Amino acid sequence: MDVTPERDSAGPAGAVSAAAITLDQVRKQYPDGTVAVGDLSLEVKAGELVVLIGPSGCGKSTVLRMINRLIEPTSGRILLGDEDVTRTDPVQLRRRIGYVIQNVGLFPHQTISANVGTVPRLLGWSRARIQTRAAELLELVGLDPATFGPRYPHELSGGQRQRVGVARALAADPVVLLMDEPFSAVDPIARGRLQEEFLRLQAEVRKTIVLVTHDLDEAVRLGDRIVVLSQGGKLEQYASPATLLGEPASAFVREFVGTDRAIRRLAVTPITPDLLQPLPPDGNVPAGLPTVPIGSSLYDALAVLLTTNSDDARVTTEDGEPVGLLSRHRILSIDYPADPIGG
Ligand SMILES: Nc1ncnc2c1ncn2[C@@H]1O[C@H](COP(=O)(O)OP(=O)(O)OP(=O)(O)O)[C@@H](O)[C@H]1O
Repeated sequence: MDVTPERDSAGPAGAVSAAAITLDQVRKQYPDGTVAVGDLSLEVKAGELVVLIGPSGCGKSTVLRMINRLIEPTSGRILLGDEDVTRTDPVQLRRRIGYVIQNVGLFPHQTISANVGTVPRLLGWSRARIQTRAAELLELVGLDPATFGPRYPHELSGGQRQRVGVARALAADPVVLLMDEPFSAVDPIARGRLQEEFLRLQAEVRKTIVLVTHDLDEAVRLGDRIVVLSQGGKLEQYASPATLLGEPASAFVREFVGTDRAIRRLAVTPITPDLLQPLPPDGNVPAGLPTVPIGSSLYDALAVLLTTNSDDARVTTEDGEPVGLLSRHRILSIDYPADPIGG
């Protein structure tokens, strides 16, 4: 296999690899003339989590499904590392690309362990190796293998099934993970928890992930970078969450990210030392101030100030050493770079 592997021996499941994805002028046009994706070029780095977002019908799922060849592009090239996927056997390809969809699609008459072991079984792994791997993966997604392994899908909650879907997609150590609205079928509370766990999991396995969502909060929370598409799979912007919210590249993006983007922006801006006032020289910090660690977001700091009805918070290092004071006024008067679209 000719991909650019990135090894991370710290991964819990042994060798972990990830491959970069390159879309080069990729187009999908249907016989009726509909252009689902028009000449799209973008690169996803190995180990990066990129989120595709845009209005309904703009071609997000089509992009994802062209990467694993469930849909054939009309023209253009898609590379995995330096391997052209359009010249790779689709079945072989899909065994190396994990795919997670909204309702998971677990096999109802197979146990959870057997479901997780689907691809390893197709790859001809031994029974013992499959069992060990399934247990390891269930552990990784926060499900006790002894409890959940022998159960059937209908004996799990929606959120638990979703985790099994992720475990199954990771089972054969794929180089890429494609996720199409993976968390949208679960309720908002379970969803927040799944997103958090998913970030922790990604920090461990460092896969190259392309995730489709229609939820901007989810995109901002999960994405290293976000791709905004408009109708016809047109690339409107490809940027980090902070840049997308702070410097929308077009009127379309500006409208898409909405008027509450200042609040969203606080959520992706960390507290930095330049925002702090020094502590009183005698070290006497007024009693009763709320505390926030320096790595927190300004959104978290503002939330703490509002819930404790305080004007200032004590900012500390991760070890609890005070480093300065952050005022509510300072957070609300942050001077973001001029908005290029005006307003
Ligand atoms: N067989 C087909 N013939 C013509 N047009 C098609 C065909 N299949 C899909 N399309 C069109 O391709 C476009 C892209 O569809 P796609 O499913 O990728 O959108 P999406 O952004 O994932 O949408 P959603 O957010 O609603 O899931 C849509 O406008 C759809 O109507």
